Amino acid sequence: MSGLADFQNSIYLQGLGDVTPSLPTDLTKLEERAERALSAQAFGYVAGSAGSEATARANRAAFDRHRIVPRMLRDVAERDLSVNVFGTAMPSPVLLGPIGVLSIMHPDGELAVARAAAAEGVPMVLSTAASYDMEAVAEANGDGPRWYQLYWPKDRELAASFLGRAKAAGYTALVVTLDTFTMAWRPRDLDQGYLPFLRGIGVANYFGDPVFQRAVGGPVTDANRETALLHWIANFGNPSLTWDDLVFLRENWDGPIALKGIQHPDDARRAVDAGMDGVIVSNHGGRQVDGAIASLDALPGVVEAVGDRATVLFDSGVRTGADAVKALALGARAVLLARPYAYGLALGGQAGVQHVLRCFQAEMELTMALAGISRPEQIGREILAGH
Ligand SMILES: Cc1cc2nc3c(=O)[nH]c(=O)nc-3n(C[C@H](O)[C@H](O)[C@H](O)COP(=O)(O)O)c2cc1C
Ligand SMILES: O=C(O)C(=O)c1ccccc1
Repeated sequence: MSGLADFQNSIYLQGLGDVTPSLPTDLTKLEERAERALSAQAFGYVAGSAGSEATARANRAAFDRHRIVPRMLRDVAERDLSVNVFGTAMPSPVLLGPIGVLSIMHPDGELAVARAAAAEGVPMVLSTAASYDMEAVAEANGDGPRWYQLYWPKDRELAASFLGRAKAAGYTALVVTLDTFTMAWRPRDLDQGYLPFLRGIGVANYFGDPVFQRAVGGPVTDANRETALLHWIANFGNPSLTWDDLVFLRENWDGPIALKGIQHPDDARRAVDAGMDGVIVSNHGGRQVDGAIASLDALPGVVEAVGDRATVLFDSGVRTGADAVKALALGARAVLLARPYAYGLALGGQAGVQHVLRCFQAEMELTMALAGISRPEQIGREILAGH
């Protein structure tokens, strides 16, 4: 046994002493709990998606359409969910996806997430838009595995500075998010007039950067705060990037690189042709293009286009261990868990994130075992009904 499912036994044993989990073990229930605990603005920012939120709903509906077929008598006594992606060993095919501005969920924000991830041995992908800078998060993460997510700023020198800092702080793989060079139309935030960055949240990596500081006339103080925010807005994303620009990434990062936000098989092919090590099939949790294809529905086409030339990871709509099994069945190598751990953070800080990781991985292991699978490599489309 891998031990991931031991969490299940520990919950029942605690129950003998009338102790029950303080957070729901059905991770789909976390959102409504978080809504009660958070301000309307913070909750709206995290739970909200683009437009009418049709894509966010489609992400979930796609998981519901796929069904796992249980299998019997397959000796699944010895289970091992561990995988290695980009040289990073992980206890199961799950990573904590990049989420910016986590201090709106909990004062310790990404620091608490980094501690939880390290305690569970699960890799975290740190956002450029984090509320704490990447050096502080690396320190909180200690020996834990960590990757860095780049929001590719217009200023090349700033981009290079971010990559150099990330490398120096021990982030081993690079995730470059392409789908959010500009914020989409997000009615929940518009209706509340709420954008965390304009309130100085999620800009730590920028304001602390030497290249950024040079551009705004020195360290950010009350005197140049407005200049700094305007510079942030002007530099956050670059809508004029093209495939030719990927050369820059290779020149400035000598580790593995995955492009996040890929939905079209042709884009996946171009990523591989450009020498990228992987793609992350993601529609940003429905936060960017309302009316877009469900990310899970985009997955098989990308997997087919990429073949064994690169690694395909997946996110958008993953809520339970069973969801992870479905994404793996459709060809993902691992999944990125996102909103559920943000809600765990809001509800319980570091312990809340660990609760989410333990529930998620235990459920993944039990679901796999009951479907006759003892290792992630054995999962294929055939475990799904009507494959
Ligand atoms: C509040 C919030 C902030 C996010 N910030 C980032 C970010 O900084 N960088 C990034 O690549 N993706 C970011 N994402 C997208 C997630 O990495 C992921 O793609 C998405 O949340 C998946 O959808 P799901 O959480 O509904 O499963 C963010 C998502 C949320 C909800
Ligand atoms: O909110 C988001 O979805 C997000 O990824 C983001 C983070 C920082 C700046 C802009 C968008």
